[in-house]
Amino acid sequence: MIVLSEETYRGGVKINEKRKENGIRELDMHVIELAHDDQHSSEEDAKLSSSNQRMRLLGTMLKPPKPNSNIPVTPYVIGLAGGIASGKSNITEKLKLKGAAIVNCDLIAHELYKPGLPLNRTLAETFGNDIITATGDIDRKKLGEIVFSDMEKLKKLNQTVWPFIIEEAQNRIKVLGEQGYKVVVMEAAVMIQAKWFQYCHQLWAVIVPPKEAIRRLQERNNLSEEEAKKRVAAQPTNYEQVSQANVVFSPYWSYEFTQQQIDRAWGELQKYL
Ligand SMILES: CC(C)(COP(=O)(O)OP(=O)(O)OC[C@H]1O[C@@H](n2cnc3c(N)ncnc32)[C@H](O)[C@@H]1O)[C@@H](O)C(=O)NCCC(=O)NCCS
Ligand SMILES: Nc1ncnc2c1ncn2[C@@H]1O[C@H](COP(=O)(O)OP(=O)(O)OP(=O)(O)O)[C@@H](O)[C@H]1O
Repeated sequence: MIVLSEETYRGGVKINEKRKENGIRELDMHVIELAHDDQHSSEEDAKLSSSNQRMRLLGTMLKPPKPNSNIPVTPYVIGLAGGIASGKSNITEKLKLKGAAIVNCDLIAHELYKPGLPLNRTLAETFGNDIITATGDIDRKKLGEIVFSDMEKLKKLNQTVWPFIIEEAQNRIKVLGEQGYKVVVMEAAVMIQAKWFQYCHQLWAVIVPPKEAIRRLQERNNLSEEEAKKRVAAQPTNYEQVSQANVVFSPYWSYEFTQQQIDRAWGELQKYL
């Protein structure tokens, strides 16, 4: 006898077809109905499934935070990590509506690259004057092509730029605290690699399957599949992100479902403020 679920029934039929072809006796098939999940949402499977259980953990406290003596008690700093095109910006926008202040480390880097600032000169000396545009700005598209094609060059860029970014981020967090913000979200794609979570009270991570990140990146940045793959490969894996995080979001489904994850996380956060 072979025991099957409704979903594997067709596989059972195929097995019996092969057995018949090979002159072996067909197996009796016993089919078990799928247990129905009465509470499933429109995003989830109608059957009782481990995927549904995992989806319900999104936005919940997976790992309670430990006190962090590296930073002041206030403001409460949340590090928002997540790979390229995972949906961090959309999540920070939603957290802003909840009352959080945002420090965006991508934008800090862009500001530190402006003409006349020390990093502008240092990067031109390191990567060549070709990365400087007619207006004196850093041509980030060109620099991106260089560093995402050569891990050694990316490492060099990171070593040069990261100390400036984190110093500026911490200054901004301090000022926002003085302005009365209770919660500051520090959004940084490189949070895990740079270990900037040591400057946060909690780490929240945003993940989508790598294939989806590649698709979104091609669409949003008009990149070839090969270029998008290189950029996704330069990110920590989802496993690395999840194993470090206190809370995990996945903006893989509808914007409403992402909102539900944020509502849950924001609700639980109130206990720690
Ligand atoms: C490589 C650069 C020139 C590309 O500029 P561009 O304007 O095209 O992209 P932008 O800065 O908006 O970043 C977009 C995304 O690229 C990914 N990314 C950026 N820097 C890195 C990096 N060092 N390692 C891995 N991924 C990165 C992130 O997912 C980021 O959100 C620029 O990202 C850069 O200078 N990076 C080094 C500084 C850095 O680490 N910045 C990120 C701080 S969070
Ligand atoms: N819940 C969602 N459902 C569908 N698409 C989404 C969702 N959230 C974000 N996206 C799409 O994914 C793309 C990437 O989102 P976003 O720009 O917020 O990512 P990011 O993590 O901030 O990217 P980067 O690290 O490159 O700055 C966007 O083009 C957006 O349209």
